[in-house]
Amino acid sequence: MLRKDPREEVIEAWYIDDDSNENPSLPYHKEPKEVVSLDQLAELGILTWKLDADNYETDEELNKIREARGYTYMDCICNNEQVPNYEEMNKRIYEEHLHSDDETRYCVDGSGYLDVRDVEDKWIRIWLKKGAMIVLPAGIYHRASLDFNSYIKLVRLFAGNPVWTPHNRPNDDLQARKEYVEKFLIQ
Ligand SMILES: CSCCC(=O)C(=O)O
Ligand SMILES: [Fe+2]
Repeated sequence: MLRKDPREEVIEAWYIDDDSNENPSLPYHKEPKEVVSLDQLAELGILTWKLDADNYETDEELNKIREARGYTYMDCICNNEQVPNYEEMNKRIYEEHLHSDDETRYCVDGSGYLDVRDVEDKWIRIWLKKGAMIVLPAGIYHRASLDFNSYIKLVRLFAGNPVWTPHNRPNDDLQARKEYVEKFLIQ
């Protein structure tokens, strides 16, 4: 039997049922389920790892990735009901947007959703659990939400001085968007 890819223990992805999306914390599987593989995510330019979240501050594997990708900046943020502006912030991150740079997040505790658009502009829900690290390429439309657990602790990584600016959809004239479309969406 083929060994399961360890990343699949902490990252699952599926097509969501667009019509029933009132509560962003629900999984909204299609009926029947439509699973999306890590290879399909890679085709959209999305990179994934499973890392040792209990030791992220000293983890050699993470250090190697940071070095290879030039991630000089790293911080850690929490999202749960205790954070100030909880409602407002969660509303904002669920608005469809893109960035001019890669968005790299590493879930070191809790869990949550990142939704991305596929080549046909359909939503894929990516469920990140403890140990999941992900890179969304610059220019991909996406949004984020907490799951039923209402708690996530994320490490953010960035090459150089961080720019977190979200450009809400539509923003198709942005250079990063044009480059993304050319590289990953035009077959
Ligand atoms: C998984 S948290 C990412 C939320 C987001 O898209 C952002 O902060 O830009
Ligand atoms: Fe984002």
